[in-house]
Amino acid sequence: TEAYLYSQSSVCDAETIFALSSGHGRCGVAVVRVSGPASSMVLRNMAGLTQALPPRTALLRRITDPQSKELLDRGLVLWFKGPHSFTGEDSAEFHIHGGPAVITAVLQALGSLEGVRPAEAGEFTRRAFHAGKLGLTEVEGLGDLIHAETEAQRRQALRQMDGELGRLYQDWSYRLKRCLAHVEAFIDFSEDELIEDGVLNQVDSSVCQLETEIERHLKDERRGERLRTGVQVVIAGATNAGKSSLLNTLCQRPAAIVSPIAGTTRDIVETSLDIGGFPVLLSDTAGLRDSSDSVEREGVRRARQRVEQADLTLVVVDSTQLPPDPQLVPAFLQEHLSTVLPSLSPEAGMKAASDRVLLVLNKSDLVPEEQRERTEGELRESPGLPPACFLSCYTSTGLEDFLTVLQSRVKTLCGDPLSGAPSLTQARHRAHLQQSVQALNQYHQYRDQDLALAAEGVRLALTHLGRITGRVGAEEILDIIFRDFCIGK
Ligand SMILES: Nc1nc2c(ncn2[C@@H]2O[C@H](COP(=O)(O)OP(=O)(O)OP(=O)(O)O)[C@@H](O)[C@H]2O)c(=O)[nH]1
Ligand SMILES: [K+]
Ligand SMILES: [Mg+2]
Repeated sequence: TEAYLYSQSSVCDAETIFALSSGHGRCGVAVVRVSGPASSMVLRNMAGLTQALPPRTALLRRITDPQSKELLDRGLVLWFKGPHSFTGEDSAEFHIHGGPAVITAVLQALGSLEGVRPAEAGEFTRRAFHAGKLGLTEVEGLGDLIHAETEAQRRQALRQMDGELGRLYQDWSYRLKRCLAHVEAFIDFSEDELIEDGVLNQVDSSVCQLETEIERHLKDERRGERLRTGVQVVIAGATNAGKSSLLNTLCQRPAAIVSPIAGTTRDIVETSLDIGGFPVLLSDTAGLRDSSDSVEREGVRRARQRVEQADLTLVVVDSTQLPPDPQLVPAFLQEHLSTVLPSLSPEAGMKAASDRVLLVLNKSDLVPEEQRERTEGELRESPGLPPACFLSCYTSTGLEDFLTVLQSRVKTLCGDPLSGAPSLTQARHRAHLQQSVQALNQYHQYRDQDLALAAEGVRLALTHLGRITGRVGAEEILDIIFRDFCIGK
């Protein structure tokens, strides 16, 4: 009964919807989707299909205008009898030629049919949700899959769309429901001594076990969310260190202006990158120095702010400025970090700094090879510092090694989307899970004083879990989710 409370109200939508489901612009084949009770009428009127159709079979048909009978295109037609369709309703697909005029003609013809109208963004998926074909986390996974730009994002989204995350939350809900039933039974029957004493102890241990599991899931350092939205990597450092050159080298195009004038970059320049299958949002920032120029000062303020929010900061250092004596380099770099970016200095938290920072010793082409090698040796032996890589943005020497270090760092920040339990991917889920854990605290708090209040805690925890999977109060969330969906999905 509790399954998809909203299903009943909207599933009997009498309207039939249609939309272009493939991308816009000229293409070989375009797919137009139709869903709703009039789908078979559409096929009769536009593809001349009168007999009972074999479902899920592609038929090559003349596609005609239902009124004038003019030939619009020749294409493949598919029929899906509900409930065995994506939306759960009777549905049809037209695979037509992808020219703009063909698409327009077919869409216009569809719109001229009675009871058939263009779909809104995400409306097909919304119907699938209402028909119980997908839970909310699966819908979100589907949305992520459509937006996935890198391999790792695709893997994570696919896992979620396949229902792994939904099943995890559902399992927790199921166990909480049993706890609740036991507590309620205890309240109702314990006075008549019709229930064993051990019941509440069992509930205690189940609740504790659940809390542990939910907390472990929450303690993921935001890896899944980061993979979903991209790792924030910021390039920072003194003026003229070669920050903009590094951005351009990494994105392989002249995205930021490079010049020998100190203070060239003021605004933040952003690009997105695919680093070994993981999404990175890379920002170049203004060189850090005191300036009398108010515009530059604002640039520096923004740079520092960006560093505070970053998952990872690439601190670029002009390696011609390093002390010629390699032994002095580690101390110099420590000092440098604490002056340019005090919040990232090892003193501010050794562990934090080495996890959140990579040092890029740029312009290595200007440093004699022998000096560079000895410096590298010194740096290997100073564990207090974040990892440091020599690099030349001019010659690309050292780029491969640097990319390897960067990639492994990004990978750690995102986690492996295929291993272990499915990741927490959205702040929305996190908020409800945290509230769930809080509600379970209420259970412990009142367990010995007022069982009714304790039970209320369990009920509240259940409600929060239900909001994640869409079993409770889905409507408002659906509006937010589908705002990001494209038409035709
Ligand atoms: N020799 C050499 N010069 C470099 C290298 N990378 C950058 N440069 C030069 O260093 C100067 C500064 O480079 P930018 O990339 O503008 O430096 P920036 O850190 O962005 O400077 P601001 O934006 O002003 O803070 C330019 O003249 C670059 O051509 C390098 O690897 N080797
Ligand atoms: K510059
Ligand atoms: Mg710059």
